[in-house]
Amino acid sequence: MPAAEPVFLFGGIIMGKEELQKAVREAVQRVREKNPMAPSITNTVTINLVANAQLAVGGSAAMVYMPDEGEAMAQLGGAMYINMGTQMPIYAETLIRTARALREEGKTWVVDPVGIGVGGLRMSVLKSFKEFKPGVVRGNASEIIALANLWGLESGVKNDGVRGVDATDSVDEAGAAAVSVARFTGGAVAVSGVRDLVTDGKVVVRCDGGSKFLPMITGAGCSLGGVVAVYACCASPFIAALTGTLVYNLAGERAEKKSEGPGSFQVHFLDELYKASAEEISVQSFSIEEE
Ligand SMILES: Nc1ncnc2c1ncn2[C@@H]1O[C@H](COP(=O)(O)OP(=O)(O)OP(=O)(O)O)[C@@H](O)[C@H]1O
Ligand SMILES: Cc1ncsc1CCO
Ligand SMILES: [Mg+2]
Repeated sequence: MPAAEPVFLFGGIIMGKEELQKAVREAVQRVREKNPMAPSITNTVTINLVANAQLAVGGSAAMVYMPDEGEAMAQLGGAMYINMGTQMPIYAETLIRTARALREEGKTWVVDPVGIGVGGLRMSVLKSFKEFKPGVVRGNASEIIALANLWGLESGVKNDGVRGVDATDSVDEAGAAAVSVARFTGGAVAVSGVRDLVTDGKVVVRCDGGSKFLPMITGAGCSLGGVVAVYACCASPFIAALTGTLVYNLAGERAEKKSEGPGSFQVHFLDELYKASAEEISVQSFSIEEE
């Protein structure tokens, strides 16, 4: 007998894989219909790829740096993206004021805690984000573990030392941290790697695909965060995190087949983000595990 399809409670409704796929299709379609704006405060290394990926999936981008502009965008945008990659003195004010405004507006926001562990400003800002509860935390395994540790949540791993921007832990090692962060925020966590993990703290979804070239272009993870923010304009944090992860895995697989290396891959990858249909994204490989 085939194993029964896992079902779980999502927002009070019992959902199985087919319902999740339907929600993913709707998120993709709504974004392409509405062209929602997901503003960003993001790092200076990968800002262009973030904006281009947001546009490729059907969203609209606006990048700001100043405190009053962050607050204005918190009001104007559907959902917002904060990426911690390159810190500057003004961010001490911009990031906190923006996160507070997002919380007050009841807007979903996505944070990528890039480079957690490096520097006093980054650490103090990330620590205060605990109060403002981001709807989605997106990062690589090491960043998710370090954030859970910084916020004093159960992670099962001690890794609060200084690290760079690349992961040194596996996605599996970050599973407990991801679940405890999602339970704390009441939102979702997406951990990227060879096999991605997306959780709302109740269920864990594992997503396959992608490309060996994705970790060879800087900003694959950063731009995924921006794309998740675009979907969060039209879907719940969990569906947005899942939809972004699925489209990245699909576009990565397809782009690799046409590429000779990371340079041509990046060009094909943006094309494949643009070309992927709602149906194709929803049937990209994923499996559901109950927590
Ligand atoms: N070895 C791999 N094989 C297939 N896909 C991968 C691999 N590593 C990462 N990915 C995919 O690449 C994307 C970005 O994940 P990654 O873990 O590289 O982010 P990151 O380290 O935060 O990147 P960056 O900080 O450079 O933006 C995700 O969609 C993930 O699924
Ligand atoms: C390389 C790098 N340094 C700071 S942010 C960033 C982009 C990848 O996270
Ligand atoms: Mg990253």
